[in-house]
Amino acid sequence: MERDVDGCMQTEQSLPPAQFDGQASSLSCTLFLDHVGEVALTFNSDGLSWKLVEPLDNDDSTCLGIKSKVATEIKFSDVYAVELIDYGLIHGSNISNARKCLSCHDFEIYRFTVHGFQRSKTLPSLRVLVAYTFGHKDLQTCQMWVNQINASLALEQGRPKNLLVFVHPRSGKGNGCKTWDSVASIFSRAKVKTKVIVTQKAGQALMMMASIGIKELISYDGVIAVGGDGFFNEILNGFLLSRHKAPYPPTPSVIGTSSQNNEQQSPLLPSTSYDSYGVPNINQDSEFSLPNEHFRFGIIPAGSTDAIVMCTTGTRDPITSTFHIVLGKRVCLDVAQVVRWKIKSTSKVEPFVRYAASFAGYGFYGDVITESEKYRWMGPKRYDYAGTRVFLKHKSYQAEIAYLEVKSEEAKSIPERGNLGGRKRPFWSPKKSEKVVCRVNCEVCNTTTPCSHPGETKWSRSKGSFLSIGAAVIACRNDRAPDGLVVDAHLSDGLMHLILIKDCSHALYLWHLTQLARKGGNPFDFKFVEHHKTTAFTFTSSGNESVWNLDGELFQAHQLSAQVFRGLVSLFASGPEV
Ligand SMILES: Nc1ncnc2c1ncn2[C@@H]1O[C@H](COP(=O)(O)OP(=O)(O)OP(=O)(O)O)[C@@H](O)[C@H]1O
Repeated sequence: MERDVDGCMQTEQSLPPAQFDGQASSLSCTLFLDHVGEVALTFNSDGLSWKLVEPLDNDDSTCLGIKSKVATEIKFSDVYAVELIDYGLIHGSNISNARKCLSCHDFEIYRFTVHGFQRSKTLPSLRVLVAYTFGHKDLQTCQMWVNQINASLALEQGRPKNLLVFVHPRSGKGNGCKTWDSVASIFSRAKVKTKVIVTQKAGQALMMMASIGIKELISYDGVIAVGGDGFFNEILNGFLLSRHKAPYPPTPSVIGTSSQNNEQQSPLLPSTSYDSYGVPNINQDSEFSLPNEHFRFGIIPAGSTDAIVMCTTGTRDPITSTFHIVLGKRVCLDVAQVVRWKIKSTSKVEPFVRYAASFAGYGFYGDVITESEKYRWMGPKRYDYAGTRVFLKHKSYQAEIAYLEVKSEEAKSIPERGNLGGRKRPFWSPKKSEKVVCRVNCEVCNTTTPCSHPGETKWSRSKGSFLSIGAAVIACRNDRAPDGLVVDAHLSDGLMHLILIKDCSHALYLWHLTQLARKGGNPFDFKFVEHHKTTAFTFTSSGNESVWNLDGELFQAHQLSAQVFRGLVSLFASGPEV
């Protein structure tokens, strides 16, 4: 190793960029780091590291009397761009306890900036932007660093190069375009091409996704929704409706009538075949295979609820979502296929398919969404207003549900909330069962089978008067329910959580809702609440008209069936760091 005239220590410098990756290869050079001072910058196989040429008295810097660690490295996996910038100012050190103040003054020099993300100090899932500007008197040296860093970034796997972006301008508080503008420069700096479509009306993104040709579709690495859950649902449906070829779930009439046994063995299902784990078999479209590892969906949150973003990135932040997209993260997501058989009791049977990525709800949930649509002008507050109005009405609905019961190892060892295996339960119990929450590298999602007892599936039934019926595909965390509707629901375990709220007093229902709204609450520990893990269910209303809520969108259905497809789509995300 020898020092060259410009202060660079080089080894194997003659290696071309692509080979500049071995443990033996390293490049070290003295540069000026903006606002820090003179540093020895080292190029390592996995990133850059630097240390002050004149070390500090201790590892901390002090700014306005507040101590903070001085950054000393960035991994290539967190870098999204490097840019050579013009000859210009490098600011002197603002580290107050630097031993000497050789580099305390501003001066002009050639510069390059390394752009990346770092974990926020306050929230583990949150990412913030960082930019390190280094300076050197020699332009060639700066250019060499830029080339080497670019060569390493090119080796990073799975990063998108071309994306289709849909922006909903009126989403949430009407900030869809502003939200996109706040992150668009990150995409261009990262050299990710984007085709941006700002929607003009509801349904436009669905139509465009449904009609896009295979050639154009495969030219994209994914599609991004800048909006809320409803907007993402629209894009997802446009994508799946024409490409996902799977038999329908069984109709309520196939499962049988209420006069049959309450717990019967699974009948022969003419429409869907299920494997021995209770998972529906998929008949794939040969043009675009599903699940597709490469093609991913991204959501940049701008909606009123943003539950899908909360559950997949752990926060509700456009920069964090952009981090997951430009760095090419990937997580699988279960999707529920909902087939409506009849709109009203008097309608003829006409199957109509919709997909839901987070939640399908009836009764209270359907009424809240119907009511809230009247107050869309209120923005996100409409849900609180509509929720209060619907709660005060305290309506219940006669309906019949049949569900495919799935027993899992976990379900056997841990009593379910609302399902204590025949044991007598107080009407409310403060004890909370241990639950496995879905997080980054989730073991439950990464296991190959959704349940441990193949063949142990049976159809069970529940008939009566319900305040609400909910099927959660994921935890559905949101501002109103910080733990989600189901704290231990997973992104891709192949299961839905069916939550049946039987008719009860107004006070008890309020108690249940209060538990949902509380972090660490026990919303299922009530006699009137049933919680079942399932892969498929059917529903028939006893009334004439009934409204469901699919991912926050209205869906009128008198009779429907639903089944979940494990990991049907991939998302630019890695799961919450909770
Ligand atoms: N340009 C548009 N004008 C009106 N509605 C639109 C437009 N583009 C899309 N939509 C529809 O608006 C509905 C709501 O959108 P979105 O989900 O983004 O907002 P939100 O309801 O405020 O948020 P959330 O679903 O998170 O509660 C979706 O069904 C979407 O299809």
